[in-house]
Amino acid sequence: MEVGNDGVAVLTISNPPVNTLSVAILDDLKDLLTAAMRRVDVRAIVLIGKGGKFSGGFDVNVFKMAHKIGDISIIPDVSIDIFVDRIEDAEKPIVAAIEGPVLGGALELAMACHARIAATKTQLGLPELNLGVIPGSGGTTRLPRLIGLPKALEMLLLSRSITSEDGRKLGLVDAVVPSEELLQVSRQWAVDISETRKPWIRSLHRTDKLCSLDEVHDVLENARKHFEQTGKNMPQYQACLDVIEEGIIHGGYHGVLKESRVFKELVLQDTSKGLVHQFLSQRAIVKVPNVTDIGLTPRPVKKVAIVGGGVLGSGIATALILGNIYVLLKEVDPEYLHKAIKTVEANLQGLVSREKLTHDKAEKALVRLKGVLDYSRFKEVDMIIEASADNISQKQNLFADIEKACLPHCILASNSSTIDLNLVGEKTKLQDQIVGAHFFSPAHVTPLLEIVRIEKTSPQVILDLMTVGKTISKVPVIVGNCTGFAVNRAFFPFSQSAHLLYNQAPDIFDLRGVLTSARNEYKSRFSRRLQDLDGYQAAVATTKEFSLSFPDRTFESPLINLLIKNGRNGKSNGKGYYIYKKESKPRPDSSVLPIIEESRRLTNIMPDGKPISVTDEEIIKMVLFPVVNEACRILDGGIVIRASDLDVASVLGMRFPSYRGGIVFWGDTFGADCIFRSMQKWSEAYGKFFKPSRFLENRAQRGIPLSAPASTSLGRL
Ligand SMILES: C[C@H](O)CC(=O)SCCNC(=O)CCNC(=O)[C@H](O)C(C)(C)COP(=O)(O)OP(=O)(O)OC[C@H]1O[C@@H](n2cnc3c(N)ncnc32)[C@H](O)[C@@H]1OP(=O)(O)O
Repeated sequence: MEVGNDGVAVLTISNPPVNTLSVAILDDLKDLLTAAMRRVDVRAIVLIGKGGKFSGGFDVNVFKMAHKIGDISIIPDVSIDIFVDRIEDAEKPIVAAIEGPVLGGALELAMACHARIAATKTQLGLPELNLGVIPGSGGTTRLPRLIGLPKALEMLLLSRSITSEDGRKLGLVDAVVPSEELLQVSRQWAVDISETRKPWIRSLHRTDKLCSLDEVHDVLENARKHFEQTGKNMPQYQACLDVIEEGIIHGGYHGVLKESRVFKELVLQDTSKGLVHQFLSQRAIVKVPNVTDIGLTPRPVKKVAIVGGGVLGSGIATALILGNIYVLLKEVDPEYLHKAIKTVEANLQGLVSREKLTHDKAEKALVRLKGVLDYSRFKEVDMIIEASADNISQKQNLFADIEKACLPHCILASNSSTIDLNLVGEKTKLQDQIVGAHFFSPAHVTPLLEIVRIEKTSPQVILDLMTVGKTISKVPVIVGNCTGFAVNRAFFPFSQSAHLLYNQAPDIFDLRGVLTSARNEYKSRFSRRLQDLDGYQAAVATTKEFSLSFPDRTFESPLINLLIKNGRNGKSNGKGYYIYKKESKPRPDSSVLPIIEESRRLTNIMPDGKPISVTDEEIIKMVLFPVVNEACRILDGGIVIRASDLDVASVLGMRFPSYRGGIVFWGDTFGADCIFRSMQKWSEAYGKFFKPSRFLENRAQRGIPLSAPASTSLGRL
């Protein structure tokens, strides 16, 4: 705290890197506010954050700690004690001078002040619902009072931030000023309030922006209905709406009291545990030993060549040009090239029509794309991404060719999704330049980028690719080299066990119902619909790779080949498990049943020739515990640096629900012992596919979580 000659005490929040409101910071804030109120030479107060950042909100690590010890009391109770009693109801005016991130508890702190002065481009938001909780310090009550209910709902329920400029228009901030004037204008504003030249506003007492109670009711009901679907399994959405209603119907103070109570209840729920784990894991993932901690600087990657303009290649090209990177898209003939460029255009158009991109930005991005038919311009590029079909010899020859066409500094990346990268680069000289850049379809939308490192890949190349990933809004996860890498490998048993069940479950429609709800619950991309979308050829190719590498645990169902033989190629020809017709929803196709029967006859795996008896819950476990089992092998082999990296990868690459924390985190909610015993039981009843891995068995025997680090799991990376 510094007190100036103008009688303004400036309290600076300093807790790098983003000035989070830790327990210590909040204790200090309380003490300093009390001191400032007592001092006769202080007539007004300004709150500011050090280094151009007001604050990223409450310290999420405290949530993590509360989850670990199961004790909510470690989360400071500041909503009334500090935000109402010491700030809003203070006897001296308090102005928030805000800049940079002003998120969660930080925006709540600012809203409790009597005015908010913001620097340009300040980021204002209440993203608590993303963490499975609701704002806990007045956010649900003050925000609707400051900007009106509809806009407040948008910010709260969609965790959508706004800029200071929008905040000014909406009434969330009182003035927007250049950064260098922020402190001075805020001081003056505080003095002006103390001398009644500016209004002294307690936002909790305002009602002028609130609509009529009938309108409030309608707006909240609509939101409730909407989030019954989209917010399933996430109690924070309905809870947030209930608390907002309390604050409007029964008054601000009641709202704040209820909010604080509900916030605490939500913190200890599984949803919050999963989402907080994801938040922290996504931040940890960018720390790569021997890459990000050895003083390297990323080299600029301005132009990239992509070899292969299929769905993936075109998606990667779209992502790159949107990230301001120039692209040479190479195809084998004019017809394929034309098709590839049209796919990029369609990708951009899709983003425009979903209002994710402006028309202007789409046009500008397209200027950065150039189609080519040979390697003559490959000397211009800093990186090449090979995105051809998963065929080993084709990829080997391609790598040998492109190596000759580019400059020595050029990064040679392969988008191989299953094939061992050592094999891909076998005929290539620049071994340290070889790296895997595994994007997930649709590559311009799916946020994960697996960076596959072979033994010789240089740390510089890893860092460069990580930086490219960040530039194009991907989350890069570093993985070791093996068939399927981390994500596809972990999830390949999902479709395998689904096929095992198709071949021995009593009623395919019941089973499909359960698997559909499992898909909705666990949103795995290996759903039957998605197999339809990717086309069965891809499924056949990847199963072949997996069966070669992991013959002990591959179940080769004849079903896919039978489907292809019967003229069902998935969405590409309008017929798979589902029927696809233009402009109507895909619908299940009962004429697929005889084909499934034929498959059952061929596999003949029903014990004693009778369908097996499994409950719905067991079906879900039977498709997902094998995934956890494979995740254990990945951890055992050191394919990922941390167990939490696999959690992030499963959520961002496979759409495993983030509120379940990720595949390993989810496994730990059952415990190693429970999963081990189930797998052992099924392996005895249904065969070696379910055999528990060594790692799982070991964790079960020792009673330690799957996610606990082990010295053995750091070997390969
Ligand atoms: C009661 C209240 O209502 C409850 C709350 O306030 S809950 C908290 C609400 N706040 C949030 O959700 C904001 C979360 N943070 C963010 O969105 C972003 O970190 C940010 C916009 C602030 C900064 O983004 P960016 O500059 O890209 O940096 P980023 O890598 O994300 O974070 C930098 C570091 O700050 C940490 N951090 C950021 N916000 C944090 C928070 N609220 N708590 C703890 N750590 C946080 C990150 O973990 C990371 O740590 P590291 O250096 O050890 O890896």
